[in-house]
Amino acid sequence: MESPVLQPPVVRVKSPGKTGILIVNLGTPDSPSVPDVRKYLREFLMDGRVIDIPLVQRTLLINGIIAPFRAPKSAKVYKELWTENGSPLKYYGFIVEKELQKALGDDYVVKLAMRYQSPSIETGLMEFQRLGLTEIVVVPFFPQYASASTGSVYEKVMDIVKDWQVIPSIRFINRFHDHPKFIEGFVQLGQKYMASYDYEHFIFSYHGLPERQITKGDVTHKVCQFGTCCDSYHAMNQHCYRAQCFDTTRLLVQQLGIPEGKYTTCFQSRLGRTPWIKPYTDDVIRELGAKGVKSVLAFSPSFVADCLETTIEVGVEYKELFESAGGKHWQLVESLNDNPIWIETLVDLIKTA
Ligand SMILES: C=CC1=C(C)c2cc3[nH]c(cc4nc(cc5[nH]c(cc1n2)c(C)c5CCC(=O)O)C(CCC(=O)O)=C4C)c(C)c3C=C
Ligand SMILES: [Fe+2]
Ligand SMILES: [Fe+2]
Repeated sequence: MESPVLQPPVVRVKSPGKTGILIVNLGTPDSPSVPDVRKYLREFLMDGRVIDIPLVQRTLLINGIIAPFRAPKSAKVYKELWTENGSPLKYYGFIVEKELQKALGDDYVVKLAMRYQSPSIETGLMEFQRLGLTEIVVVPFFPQYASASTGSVYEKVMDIVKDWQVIPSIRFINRFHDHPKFIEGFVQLGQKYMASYDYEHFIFSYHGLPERQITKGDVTHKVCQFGTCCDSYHAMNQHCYRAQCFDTTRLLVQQLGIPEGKYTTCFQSRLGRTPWIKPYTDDVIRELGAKGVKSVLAFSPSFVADCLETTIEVGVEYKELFESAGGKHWQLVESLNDNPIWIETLVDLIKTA
């Protein structure tokens, strides 16, 4: 008699109860006062994934330059950014937390956390532990993967759970720059401005990174050479932040119908004297002014909420630079903030994670 073919039993043991969703943005000071901004910058910039130099040099830099000189300068700019609701990054974070909870329903518990300052990642994870949740999805609010942003959130989460008796099942969202709803969100915002003004040029300005962080992240050690290596996005450079940014622009201009030559991808917010990824946004603005370009619509698609880097740097400082270079009309496209399409993007990312 032929023996029956034994099939392994299909058993999928799901944790009882709800799934914890930890949404994580970068963080912001508790207030725009110099001591709070100093405390924030200290925690942020002491992160070895953000300023990736040896600990002794990093400590000297923070104590010798950042804390005494940068903090008072930054505090002035944070005062400009601050609204009656506080820092927009945190304000929109809490609205998204509430809206996402509503959209996901009772099978999920959504918590907002900040990588630096408050509410902390630790507080969010401890709440999941208290509720006995053993299925967690971590969603860093960074469309393009970088070690300094997404990577740092992963490291912090792992560092916290590593000593727990029961380490929960954790899924991480790695990146989502090409998610159709994320792209559609910025397309809709852009179209709103394009419907009422005929812009001569479009800028896609992303947060910058030191070039060495891109080189270190190149797993092949040969793809990212800062030539044309980021022009296409493929399996070999999928974690290259710069390639992901160029790919974001490619998807946006395709859907917005912006022709070749009428747009530029560039990188802002550089700090220090080491080379950062190019082209630099301020150089691009000066060149546009010199060419006689009079109107620009500026997107900031490495951020999902308005913050210092969008509202002030792109919305105010780059506007002034453009005008001093001869430009007449500069318009920032606001971020996704609490836009329903951003909530839909998150639901989709979480349900397919
Ligand atoms: C070495 C320095 C920095 C790296 C690397 C870096 C990467 C990086 N940052 C963001 C997102 C944000 N950064 C923001 C502010 C900010 N960033 C740096 C430095 C680096 N960032 C500084 C010093 C500051 C503080 C502001 C200042 O003093 O100029 C913000 C805004 C926060 C807010 O409160 O509004 C965001 C958001 C990403 C995504 C990233 C890597 C890709
Ligand atoms: Fe930054
Ligand atoms: Fe690259």
